Amino acid sequence: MDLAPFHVDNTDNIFYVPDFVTRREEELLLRKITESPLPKWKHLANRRLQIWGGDMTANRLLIPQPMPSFIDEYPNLISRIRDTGAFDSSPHGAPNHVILNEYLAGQGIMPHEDGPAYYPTVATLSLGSHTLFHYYRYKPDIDPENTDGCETGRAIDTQPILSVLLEPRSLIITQSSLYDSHLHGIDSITEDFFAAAIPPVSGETAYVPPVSNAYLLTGAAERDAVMRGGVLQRGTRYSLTFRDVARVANGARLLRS
Ligand SMILES: O=C(O)CCC(=O)C(=O)O
Ligand SMILES: [Fe+2]
Repeated sequence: MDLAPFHVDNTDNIFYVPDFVTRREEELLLRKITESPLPKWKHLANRRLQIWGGDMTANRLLIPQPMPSFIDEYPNLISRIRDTGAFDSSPHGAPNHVILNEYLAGQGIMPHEDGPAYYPTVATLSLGSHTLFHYYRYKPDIDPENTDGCETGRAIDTQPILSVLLEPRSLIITQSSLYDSHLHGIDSITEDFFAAAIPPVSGETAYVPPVSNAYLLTGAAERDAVMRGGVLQRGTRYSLTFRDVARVANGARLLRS
């Protein structure tokens, strides 16, 4: 698959592929996900998630487990993502780990980095609802003499450097510097306002970031809202985040030890 037509302008390595899966495939995946037995879910304060492909030890070693059959078999998401070429240079040439996130309308994820356990590429499939996804940068160190700027304490610029609208069924691929030296997050809100539709706030104007992938959108409602100014109501969204964990435990050795 040639990713070039899906390159997001003014980024070094972000690709947005609308309609990566069909509506039928989306329905099948949503059915499989929502039929999952409750114990498979891990409950966090502001969303729940499932981890497929195995758990990771504290020292970033993947203890592999088989993927659910609907990931490995039809609709063959792993091989379809491998065919994009995004993982050609990764340790295993394909993703071996998936985190499935569920966000109800109004739920999001704080700006964060995915960390060094993974090869610096993530491919994210969105299902069920759109969302608005932001990339942030760290504030430049103002005082180079200041030595208490430990990794976790670094200040984040609250204004995103890039925002993309993720339509249901789309795949977004994030690589290089936006993966390994920036943060990403999703606001915990129920609706997204675009340009002309900003509700008047007395005395102040809400900041609405430009949507960098506007010209790649295919959904009529999404294109309309983003291009002309409008509002999109969020529904329940599932994100499947595909990554390649570099270090994988050798099963035979684990059994022996
Ligand atoms: O839901 C998303 O698109 C992002 C999820 C995410 O950043 C993560 O799982 O690390
Ligand atoms: Fe993340």
